Parts: sequence; C-alpha cells; structure tokens
Amino acid sequence: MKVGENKILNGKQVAKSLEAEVRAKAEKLQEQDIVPGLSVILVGDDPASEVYVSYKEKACQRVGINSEVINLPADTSQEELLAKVEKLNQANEVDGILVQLPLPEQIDEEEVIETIDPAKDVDGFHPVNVGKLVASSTELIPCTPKGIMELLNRYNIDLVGQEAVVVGRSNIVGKPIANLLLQANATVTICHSRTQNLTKHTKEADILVAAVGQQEFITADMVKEGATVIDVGIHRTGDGLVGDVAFEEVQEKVAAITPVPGGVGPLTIASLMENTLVACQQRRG
Ligand SMILES: Nc1nc(=O)c2c([nH]1)NC[C@@H]1CN(c3ccc(C(=O)N[C@@H](CCC(=O)O)C(=O)O)cc3)C=[N+]21
Repeated sequence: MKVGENKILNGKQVAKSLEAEVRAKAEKLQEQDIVPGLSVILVGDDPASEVYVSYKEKACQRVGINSEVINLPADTSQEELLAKVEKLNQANEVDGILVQLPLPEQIDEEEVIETIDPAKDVDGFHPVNVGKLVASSTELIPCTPKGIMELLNRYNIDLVGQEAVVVGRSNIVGKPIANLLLQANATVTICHSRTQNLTKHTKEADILVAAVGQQEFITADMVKEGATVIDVGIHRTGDGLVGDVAFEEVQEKVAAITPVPGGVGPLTIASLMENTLVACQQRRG
C-alpha cells in the first residue's frame, strides 16, 4: 500500500471533523447566551510555546470559543503565577485554564497544576482528574491521549485484546494513553528509558505509541509488520518537522501510521476545544 491510500492516518482531517462538532455544540450554548471561555497562561517567550499557543487561539476562533492569552514575563514568581491561576478559578466566564508547559525553572509545576480548579483543568493534569482517569472516568482527559483515542476510533482500529506498547511514561502522554488503551481492553506494556531490550517489546506491538522525545528513534527493525504506529514526537529540523518515528522506512512495513506534521498535533488542539466545551457544559450548560 502506498502513501495516501489510507495507511497514513489523517489527524488533520479527523481534527477538522471534531472541531465541527465542537462548533455545533458551542452554537447551541450561544442560544442560552453562553460562550465557552479558555484562558491560556504563557510564562516567558519560548518560541515553540508561542507557536502552540497561537494554534490554540486560532482553533478557539474557528469553533466559537472566547480565548485569552495571558503573557507573563520569564521571571514571574511562583506567588504571582498562583495568584493569576486563582483569579481565573474565580472568573465565571473562564471555563478552561491552561498553563503552557514547560515552565521556567523557578516555578514549581506540580503546585501550579494543583492550584487549577479541577473543573477548569482542560489539560486533565490535576490529580483529581488523573485519579478519575485511572479509577473510573472523567470528561477532562489529557488532550494528546484523548486525540489519539479519537483517531483510533474513527479509523475503526480494533484494540480489544491487542498488544499495545507505549514507549514513554510522561504524565502528559505515556501514562494517560496507557490507561485509556487499557480501558479499551488492549493488553498494555509501558516501556521507557530503562527498559531492557526495548525492541523485544516494540516488535510485539499491534499498536505502538511513540512518545519518547527523541527524533526518529523508532526504526523499521523495531516494529511488527502490519502494526499501527502513533507518532507523538515533534522535532524541528533543517528539513522541517519530524517525529519520534523514522517515518519513511517504518511506513513501508506497517498497516497504519500517523504523519508528523498532520497527525497527533492537530488532534491535541481539537481535543482541547472539546475539553473546553465540556468544562463549559458541566459548569454552566
Ligand atoms: N499545558 C500544556 N498543554 C499542552 O497540550 C501542551 C503544552 N502545555 N506544552 C507543549 C505541548 C505540545 N503541544 C502541541 C500542540 C499542537 C501541536 C500541533 O498543532 N502540531 C501540528 C503543527 C506543528 C507545527 O507546525 O509546529 C502538527 O503536528 O501537525 C503540537 C504540539 C501541546 N502541548
């Protein structure tokens, strides 16, 4: 099968259809004079963060969510940042609060996340939402894992009883996607930097999620023929964006694969729109 024949999972297209659904629901809320609101706090001037935040703002415009970006200087203190979060917790028109990561080193990230009202935690990073995700169910699921599950679902990729291998154990991607795959009845293995004989595990994967943070780390010899490969990585290189998967060689071997760009990234943004809408419905719908 060649590129373009459906083997390349079109995250951009699925994101577009998810956004259309959010937009329709936001329009319904407008009949009650409710407009969902998202506040993004950006500390410092990391260029990559600025780009991602601008994507989030544009998506809000597309779906009918009010967005506000709060730019704080790189030397913002912990107290100042917490005070800002608390103010947003109190603001009725703010349904979602997102503090863009990574944060400068003087900031205690965990304390910031714990200060966000769990009902407004559209990243799904607050311990209350993490606990609900693991133990039962919550609407506020971390955006990247949520987007991946939507993609698998829309492409009818079977998970029940399948071997799913997640490479990476971050709180943002690895741990939550492993839990969601488990809930979907996959058999889940989590690999990480200390895993011995990584290839032994990845070669068994029917579904392989690469969230390693290293450019083109997953090579063709590491994947099983006919697998589904989800590439969560984003690396800026001289030749443009590349992922955690060596796309050209791996795509020859697998049944389905997400591209970078145009795969997981747009789904992350669309899921943020969904989470903001859901937070709004739950708070004031
Ligand atoms: N609190 C918080 N929540 C986040 O969700 C969060 C964060 N911090 N910090 C940074 C990461 C990264 N992230 C991305 C969002 C969209 C694309 C995206 O749209 N990518 C496009 C285009 C990439 C490009 O052109 O730069 C694509 O892959 O096709 C990528 C990455 C959200 N993050």
